[in-house]
Amino acid sequence: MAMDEERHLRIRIAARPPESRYSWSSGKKAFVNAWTQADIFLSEVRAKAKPTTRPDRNFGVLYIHETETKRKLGVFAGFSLPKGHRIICERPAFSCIQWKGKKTAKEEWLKLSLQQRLEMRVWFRKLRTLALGGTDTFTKSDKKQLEAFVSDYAFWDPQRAKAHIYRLTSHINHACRSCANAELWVDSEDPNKINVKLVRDVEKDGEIFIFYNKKKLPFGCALCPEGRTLCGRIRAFIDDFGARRPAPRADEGDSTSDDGSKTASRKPSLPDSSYSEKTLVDS
Ligand SMILES: C[S@@+](CC[C@H](N)C(=O)[O-])C[C@H]1O[C@@H](n2cnc3c(N)ncnc32)[C@H](O)[C@@H]1O
Repeated sequence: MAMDEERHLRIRIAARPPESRYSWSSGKKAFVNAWTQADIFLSEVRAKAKPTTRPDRNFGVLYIHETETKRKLGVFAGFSLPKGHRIICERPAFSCIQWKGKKTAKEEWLKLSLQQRLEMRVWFRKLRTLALGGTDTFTKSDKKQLEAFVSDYAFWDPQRAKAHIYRLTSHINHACRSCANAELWVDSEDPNKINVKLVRDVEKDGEIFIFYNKKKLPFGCALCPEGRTLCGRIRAFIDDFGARRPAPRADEGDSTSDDGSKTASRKPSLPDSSYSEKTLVDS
């Protein structure tokens, strides 16, 4: 059985995710346009370049898209997929050491070819403003930005020696252990190659979630109130409390009871609850 052959090693997200200073204020449309233009340019560059060794990551089945929530981008299923399906198998797009005493993100970034740096900027929104050029144009603030990006998007290898950024896996958002619909592992023989498998059925256009397995996260589960941080639970309680108070408005989904009186339909307390219904199909 594949499961027996492959030793499951838990991967910890290397990340304490600080919010980026950079926000993509011009919206989804601008993002999509920038993406398209850059992809056209990159496909021309790629056509001239040698083939890379990276196996592909299943962009035929998954896609990266706006979640329309605080989570920003996420990974979605392009088709209905069954539990047990391996959805990703990919090698790192970028690797570096990121310990308190030793951080090699800048060195590794400057070792990349111009084409690779360009690709990274296209794939990862948080790198869009990072300097492309050599050492002379790579400022202290670029270094800080790159290191913050690594903290936010990288996964440790099992020995915790290096932090790895994966083009697709690094875009997957967090849900608590019981809500996550996918899990990660690496093969002991090929520890840099990351695999992601579904642990629940996922509907077409459902978002993929993994459990980040990290003690201190500044956000909670995307799908349930139990997995939220204390702060998130307080906010959810206030939202819920607020949702009960306003007088019902006739044009806002009010329902009329048998005696003709109006009752406000209760707003969901979680802003993202539509995702939980859409993505988590009970297996
Ligand atoms: C590894 S990245 C995931 C991709 C990211 N959403 C993006 O837009 O590129 C981790 C970041 O996603 C966001 N994130 C992930 N899971 C989240 C959750 N359950 N709730 C809120 N934000 C989340 C946080 O900002 C976190 O720093």
